[in-house]
Amino acid sequence: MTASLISANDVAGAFEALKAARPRVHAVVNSVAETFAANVMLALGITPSMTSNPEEVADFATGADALVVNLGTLDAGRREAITRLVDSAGHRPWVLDPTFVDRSPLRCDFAAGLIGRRPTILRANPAELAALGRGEASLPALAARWNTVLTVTEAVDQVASGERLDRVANGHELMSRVTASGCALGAVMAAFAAVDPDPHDAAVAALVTYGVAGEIAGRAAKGPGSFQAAFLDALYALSPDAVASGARILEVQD
Ligand SMILES: Nc1ncnc2c1ncn2[C@@H]1O[C@H](COP(=O)(O)OP(=O)(O)O)[C@@H](O)[C@H]1O
Ligand SMILES: Cc1ncsc1CCOP(=O)(O)O
Ligand SMILES: [Mg+2]
Repeated sequence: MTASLISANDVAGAFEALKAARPRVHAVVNSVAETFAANVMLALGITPSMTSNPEEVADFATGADALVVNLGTLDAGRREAITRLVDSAGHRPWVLDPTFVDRSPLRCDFAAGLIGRRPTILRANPAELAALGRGEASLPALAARWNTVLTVTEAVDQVASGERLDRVANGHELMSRVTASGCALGAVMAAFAAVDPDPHDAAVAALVTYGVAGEIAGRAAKGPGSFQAAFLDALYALSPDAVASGARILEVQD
């Protein structure tokens, strides 16, 4: 395993590229997260589309730069929409968020099938990863098995792919007290993957950007309600300098 190949300045560069490109992201996400994820994207200058109509998602994919699928409220329509969206991904990066696979074997099996379709980035929390990993706890081993950029989020986030393993310490504990923080992060990762040809770097840049905004919001907030508003404001006002100076990418030992 090598040390981090991405610097705070690289992350700020990716952030500038994101702001300049204003990518389009089509997201089939759970019904809880749709509004928050769209607002997070808009705050960053990303153009969101959120329809989950199976008959339309292929056309929306064609007009998008990146895609995200989230299993949080996996009704029959979303299941079909997700399948068709992934069928239509082509060269576009796509992010899989296997929300709550730890709660439902049916959902876990569906997610396993999607992992077989090789998501560009797989973002999960530790409980979801444990369910998907079926006993394998090593992040690099799972990233290699699934041939993806594997991201696990909690207080300190981890990104594994190939020979690389990065840890990102940015973030604020109030992020875990606002629903859909993880789902919206998946959409931000997709947007970074649209502008950065290296999906590992894109995942790290998304985590740093999101986490730095979370820290700024956390300093202003009184609790989850004001945090949500302050977080959108912080994403909107974020500068490349703030990203570069706030980045906390930890060195990983071999
Ligand atoms: N205790 C914490 N301290 C700092 N950041 C956190 C904490 N918990 C979650 N986050 C951040 O919140 C974001 C969403 O992650 P997480 O809450 O793990 O996802 P999910 O909602 O899918 O469980 C990530 O950017 C993560 O770094
Ligand atoms: C509460 C809830 N129930 C189904 S999806 C969902 C949102 C989960 O969002 P996140 O994984 O980002 O916390
Ligand atoms: Mg989640």
